[in-house]
Amino acid sequence: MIRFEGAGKRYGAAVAVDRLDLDVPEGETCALIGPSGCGKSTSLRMVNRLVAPDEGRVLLGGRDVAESDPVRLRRGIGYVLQGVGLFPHRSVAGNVATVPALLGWSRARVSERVDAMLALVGLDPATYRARRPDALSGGERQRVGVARALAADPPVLLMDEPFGAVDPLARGALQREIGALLRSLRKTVLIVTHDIDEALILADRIAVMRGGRLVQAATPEALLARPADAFVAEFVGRERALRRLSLASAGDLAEPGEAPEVPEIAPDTDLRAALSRMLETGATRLRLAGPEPRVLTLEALRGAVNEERAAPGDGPS
Ligand SMILES: Nc1ncnc2c1ncn2[C@@H]1O[C@H](COP(=O)(O)OP(=O)(O)OP(=O)(O)O)[C@@H](O)[C@H]1O
Repeated sequence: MIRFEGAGKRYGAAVAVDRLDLDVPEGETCALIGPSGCGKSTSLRMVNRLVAPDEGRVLLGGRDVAESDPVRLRRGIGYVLQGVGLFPHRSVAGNVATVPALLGWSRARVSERVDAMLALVGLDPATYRARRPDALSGGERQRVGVARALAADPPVLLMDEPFGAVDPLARGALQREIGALLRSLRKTVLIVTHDIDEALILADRIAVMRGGRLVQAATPEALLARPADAFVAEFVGRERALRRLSLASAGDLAEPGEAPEVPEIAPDTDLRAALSRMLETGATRLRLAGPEPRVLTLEALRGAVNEERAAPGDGPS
């Protein structure tokens, strides 16, 4: 787990990060979000000691990072950067092999690991192993960046604007896929982004910062339902209702029932897409594909948007 305890950083008279208290429990993904210059990257860099806090401390697995050897510390942390930062003169395999090779793994073990990592991020090893980064699309480069960060199986991953260089059309699907992968691997992830939709897709918990301070840390659901103040409400956007719908699937909200005459959707369709389908077709009910007869109603969608029930994980940190 990652823990910020009153961690602060000043540059001259300017406060970049103001006594940040934040926990990222083991196996969870936390997104730091906020306007440009609010202290997101500075906070992230405190974790791997690229920045030393001048007050408070940052703990990793219960240990103050200031007491760890920086080289060993960084080898235990996967790092994914904006624009990926792949080594341009190394092949895809050479890039993914970086940390295992530094750790002195045998050639055979490294080679096996490279193939496994490429397959994990959805790239066929035989096709991609020998390619150079400049022969990849933005999305493929990003996948290689993730494969490289995961190669030595670090428990912690730091991601700084990881999808910034990916074409906006492909970005959502890639974010969903990588998010599911990180969840299945139970990595502890801290991700910096200024994109609320990215945070909603990837994070178990979102920490909104402003002027170096933490304004609110909450689950995506709680952040959209109950923003702490006008700044957070503005930041999460005016489309809050639609964003809340995009967090859940039709299967979560459907009720048993027969409706043979209405349009059919897959149970994993998100509720925002389901609403869109209702608006396009004029239907107020949709039938879910599958063996059980189930329907999703417009009424249920309304209820989901307006629901004010306290979500678990709400609170300041
Ligand atoms: N090395 C530095 N020297 C002086 N000031 C710095 C340094 N690094 C960051 N800052 C300042 O600290 C503040 C926080 O910067 P930081 O990079 O953490 O913000 P950010 O939220 O990540 O911004 P962005 O979204 O634009 O990347 C900014 O005002 C920035 O100018």
